[in-house]
Amino acid sequence: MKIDVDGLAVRLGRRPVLGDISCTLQPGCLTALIGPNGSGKSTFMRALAGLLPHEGSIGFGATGTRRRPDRVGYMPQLSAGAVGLSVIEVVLLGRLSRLGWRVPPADLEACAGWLARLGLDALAHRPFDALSGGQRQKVMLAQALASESSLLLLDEPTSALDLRHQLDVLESVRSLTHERQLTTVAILHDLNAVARYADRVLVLANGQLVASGTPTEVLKPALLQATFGVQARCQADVDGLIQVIAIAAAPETA
Ligand SMILES: Nc1ncnc2c1ncn2[C@@H]1O[C@H](COP(=O)(O)OP(=O)(O)OP(=O)(O)O)[C@@H](O)[C@H]1O
Repeated sequence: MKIDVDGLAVRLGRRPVLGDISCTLQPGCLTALIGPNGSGKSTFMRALAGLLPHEGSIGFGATGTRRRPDRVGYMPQLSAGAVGLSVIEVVLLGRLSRLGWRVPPADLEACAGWLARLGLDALAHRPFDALSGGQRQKVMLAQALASESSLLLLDEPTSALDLRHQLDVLESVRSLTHERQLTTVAILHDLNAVARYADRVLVLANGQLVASGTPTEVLKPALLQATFGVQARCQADVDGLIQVIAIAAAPETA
C-alpha cells in the first residue's frame, strides 16, 4: 500500500520533535530510515504506525484516501518482557486483532510458520523471558510478520543480532517485501546494511527530512559529514554496492 506523508509534524510534550516531513513510501520497497541518535526516527515510525497525534497528513493507498490498515506490523525498538508467555504466545499477539476467545489452529500454524521462517521453531514453547536478547529480537520480528499486514515498520530490527543473523533477517525482510509487495520501513544504524538491503533511504536530522533517494544517491561523504559528523569514504564494490568506510569523527565546527 502506498503511503503519502505530507507536512508531518509531531510534538512530544512541548517539544517539537518532527517538523514538516513530506515523502512517499511505495509498496514492494524496503525503505531504510537513518539519522543520528535523537533525530526523530522512532517518533516518525510511531506516527506512521498511528501511535502518535500529529499535524499534517498520512494518506494510505493509491489516492491517499484509504484508512491505515487495521493491522500494522510494528516492531518497537525495545521489547517489554512478557511475563508467563511462551514464544508462540508472544508471536500470536501479532494477530490479536483477528483472534477471539479461541485461537483457531490456522493462526497457530501461521505463527509456527513465521517462527520456522526465522529459524526459531525450536524455541516455540520456551518462556519468552528466558531467551537471549538476540533471540527475543527475532521473536518480536516474527510477531510483526505474523500480523500479515501490508505495512511493516521495524525499529532497529537487527541491533541485538550477530553478523550472520543480521544478514539472515535483512535478507528475509527484503525478500518478503518484494514478494508480498509490503510497504516496509526499517530503522537501521549500519550504513553498509542500508547500502546492501534498502531500496530507498530517508535521512532524518534534527527532526527534518534532509535527504531521500536510493542508497547510491544518498550515501555520500558530504551527507555523512553534515548529518552524522563523520568523515567517511563511500566506494562502489565489484557488485556496484556502496561500501561506507568510516574514517574518523569529523572535527566539531564552531
Ligand atoms: N516522550 C517524550 N517526550 C519528550 N521528548 C521525547 C519523548 N520521546 C522522545 N523524545 C525526544 O524526541 C527526540 C527524537 O527521539 P526519537 O526516539 O524519535 O529519536 P531516534 O532518532 O529514534 O533516536 P535513536 O537513534 O537514539 O533511537 C529526542 O530528542 C528525544 O529525546
